[in-house]
Amino acid sequence: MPPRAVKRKKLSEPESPANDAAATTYGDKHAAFTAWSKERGVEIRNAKPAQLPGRGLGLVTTAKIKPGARILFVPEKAMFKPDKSVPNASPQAQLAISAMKACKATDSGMSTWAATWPTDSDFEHSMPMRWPAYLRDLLPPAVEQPLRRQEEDYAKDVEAVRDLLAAGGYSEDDFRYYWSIVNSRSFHWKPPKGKAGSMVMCPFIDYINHAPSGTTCDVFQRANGYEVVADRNYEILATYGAHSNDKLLVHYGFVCASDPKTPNHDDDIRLDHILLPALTPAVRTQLQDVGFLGGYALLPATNELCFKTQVTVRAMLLTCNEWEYYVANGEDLGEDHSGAVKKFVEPLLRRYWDEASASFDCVAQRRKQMPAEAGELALLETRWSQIAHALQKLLT
Ligand SMILES: C[S@@+](CC[C@H](N)C(=O)[O-])C[C@H]1O[C@@H](n2cnc3c(N)ncnc32)[C@H](O)[C@@H]1O
Repeated sequence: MPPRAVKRKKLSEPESPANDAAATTYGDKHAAFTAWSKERGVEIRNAKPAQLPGRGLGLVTTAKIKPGARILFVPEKAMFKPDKSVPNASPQAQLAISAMKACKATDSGMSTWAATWPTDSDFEHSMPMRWPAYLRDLLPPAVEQPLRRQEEDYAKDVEAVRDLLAAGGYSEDDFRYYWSIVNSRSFHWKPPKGKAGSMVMCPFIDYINHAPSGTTCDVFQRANGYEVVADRNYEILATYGAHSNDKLLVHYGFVCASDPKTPNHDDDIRLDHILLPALTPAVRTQLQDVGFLGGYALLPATNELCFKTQVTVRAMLLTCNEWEYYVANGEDLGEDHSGAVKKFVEPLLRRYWDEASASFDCVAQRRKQMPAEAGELALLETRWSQIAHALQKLLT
């Protein structure tokens, strides 16, 4: 039976420190923020925020937009920048502290913007770092490393700001909320003329949801601000980077759905936990020397093993000469060894497929039993299903 001791609230209950300030209705608060943004110089053309199933808020077009048309422009003067009052803290912690102070100060005007942000409860349900152990145990193995790094970064950030929080009467929960806001809605801004860059927040652009590289509109950093430009007629999406779904889950609390019509070239299915134990110590040393130890993946968009995996399995199978030729040229010397590579990885992939199918079944079962965790379990179900499908496709 899944543990039931921790009672968790449903998604989207309005209860964050920031959103308590929003006494307005849904439409009003977005209309108020749109007007607030325009007053600060943000240009908004034929776009508006909308509630989108499974994505929270997003930006949609209100008219046909021609390719090349400017949709948004956020000038530098409208950006929210850190006040750098904690010199030893990371850029993310500095921006989080500055946003927290500004949002808590009644006269800053930031509450109009903050009213449009997700709630702390949204983060509690979507971000694996906030999940209890019994849900984290269901995550794919590849999530472990980025999640651990994220937690280490957060722990360092809390330590760096601890005195400041105490002095200002802020709680660690307050800080964690704004740290999560900054984590999921900040940009890197590099001012022109060689001035130092910083992490900033950009009003209105932060409504835009992510989609894989090559499937979105373009975001340009201009000398005087950020510009969003259409490259076709569509719902407005930008890419947050060429991230795998494991990374998106850890850092943003969502995974991109699979769409056979537009394969996601950013995604990969990590294979380290099955491949590394199958390598001999000598091969591990050989790979370490050339920087090929770890980081193995199946690429679901092209249904192939990545180059690192090809190199690594060949290190187990080929002579030194043949292997070095493959590393240098990306093709086999003489005989094609792809069949032998496939034979080597097949039992490993089968074992991972068994694990993925069992995890999928377990998550699907729990989803029926644990309605309060429906959001988290739906994320896990999607990811395990993608892993199982990708493995199955390569195996058949
Ligand atoms: C910059 S915000 C975008 C606006 C956000 N949807 C909102 O409701 O305020 C980034 C967050 O949006 C959500 N998100 C972005 N792209 C998504 C996608 N393709 N699918 C599901 N959620 C997405 C994630 O929660 C992510 O952390």
